[in-house]
Amino acid sequence: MNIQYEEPTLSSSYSVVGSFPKSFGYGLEDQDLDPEDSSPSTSKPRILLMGLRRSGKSSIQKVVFHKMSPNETLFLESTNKIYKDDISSSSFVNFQIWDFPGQVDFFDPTFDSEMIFKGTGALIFVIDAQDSTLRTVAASCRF
Ligand SMILES: Nc1nc2c(ncn2[C@@H]2O[C@H](COP(=O)(O)OP(=O)(O)OP(=O)(O)O)[C@@H](O)[C@H]2O)c(=O)[nH]1
Repeated sequence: MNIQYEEPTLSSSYSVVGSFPKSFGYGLEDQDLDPEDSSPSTSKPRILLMGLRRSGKSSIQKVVFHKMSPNETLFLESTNKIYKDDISSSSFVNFQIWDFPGQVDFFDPTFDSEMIFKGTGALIFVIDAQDSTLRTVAASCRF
């Protein structure tokens, strides 16, 4: 019997949790490598923004660090790969914010947890307080 395996298309992978293409930027990219030495230039302090889709990660990043008006965040597109932003307004303020796509699959073979979490100074997990599903879960956790 001839069994054929069909590669999932990009569009279908968006709808399935746990199936993300490599283009999400889970691994080390060329621009992360400093030509002067072989260690990643991303060794500056790093803050990770994680959380469910549409929880407000990119809005926080744009409003806090790019002076975007909160109203304008209504028109932000969904993040489809890790967005790395250098914040360096002075020698004292010099770090990176990594804005993750809404649903990260930590078990994806291309997810380089060593590279992502090593050297991370803080992880901010954003929760939408208006998410009714989360409210139900929180309520059921009360004793
Ligand atoms: N009501 C309300 N809406 C918000 C708030 N913050 C963000 N939003 C809206 O929520 C939507 C999603 O915001 P994003 O910042 O794109 O969310 P995200 O977590 O980056 O989403 P993904 O990129 O899909 O993971 C946008 O339409 C925002 O305008 C908030 O504090 N209150």
